[in-house]
Amino acid sequence: MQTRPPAPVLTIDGPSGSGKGTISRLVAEHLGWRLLDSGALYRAVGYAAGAAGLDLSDAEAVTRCAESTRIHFRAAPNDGETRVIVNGHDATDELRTETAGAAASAIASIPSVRKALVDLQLSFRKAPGLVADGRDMGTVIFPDAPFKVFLTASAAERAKRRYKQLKEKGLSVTLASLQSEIEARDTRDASRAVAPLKPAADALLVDTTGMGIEDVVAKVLAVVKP
Ligand SMILES: Nc1ncnc2c1ncn2[C@@H]1O[C@H](COP(=O)(O)OP(=O)(O)OP(=O)(O)O)[C@@H](O)[C@H]1O
Ligand SMILES: Nc1ccn([C@H]2C[C@H](O)[C@@H](COP(=O)(O)O)O2)c(=O)n1
Repeated sequence: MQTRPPAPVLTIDGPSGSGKGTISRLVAEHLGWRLLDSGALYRAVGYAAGAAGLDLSDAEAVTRCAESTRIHFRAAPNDGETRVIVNGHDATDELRTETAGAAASAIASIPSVRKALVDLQLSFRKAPGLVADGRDMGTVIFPDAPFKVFLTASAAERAKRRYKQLKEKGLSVTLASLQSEIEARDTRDASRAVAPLKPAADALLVDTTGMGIEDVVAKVLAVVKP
């Protein structure tokens, strides 16, 4: 019996604030493909672990939490931000903070937590295709992906973007603290032993510093449809 080829995957990896989430969503919309925001999974586990009062360095407890946390994505009306439902609670706004990002980064360095999330990430790979956003999409989760991109931008540029993003949500943040939080998270994500943040050898590197969103989208789309 002829087996169907696996659905195509475009992986978009990169550090915090490089624009992965925004670019992935716009490219997935353009292609009509599914979208995996793998960072949201780690943020959801970090959030659930915090809500349960767990010590985020307690690998066993946090792994059990990763195995039992129920995470659902729900399209928002009028094309708004996809809602992330964690154990039945819409946690979307809490998950977008740098505090949630730091918690996610902390638990993401635990190998058994990463293992607990692999099957869920692989399950997103369905026809007609998948755009997968994260840190290790092109290196670990979808190494056979035919299309791979690694987005970067200077830490200052990424802090500026995150500052504008969070201010628009009405959060009180300072540019200086955001930049140091982003740099600390980058260091942890890139220096951990398991699935470190790094471009896949066959990924197209795109430095988005000074590039508009539309230009980045066009460059990434050209990888899939030259
Ligand atoms: N090329 C760009 N120029 C200016 N702003 C951008 C660009 N790309 C993304 N942004 C904006 O920067 C902010 C952060 O982008 P986004 O959340 O997509 O980054 P990210 O890499 O997914 O971050 P994280 O990994 O922390 O979730 C958003 O408000 C987004 O609209
Ligand atoms: N594939 C992934 C995605 C995310 N993480 C960790 C490391 C990040 O700092 C944190 C939050 O991710 P974001 O929402 O900012 O993309 O989660 C990871 O280790 N692997």
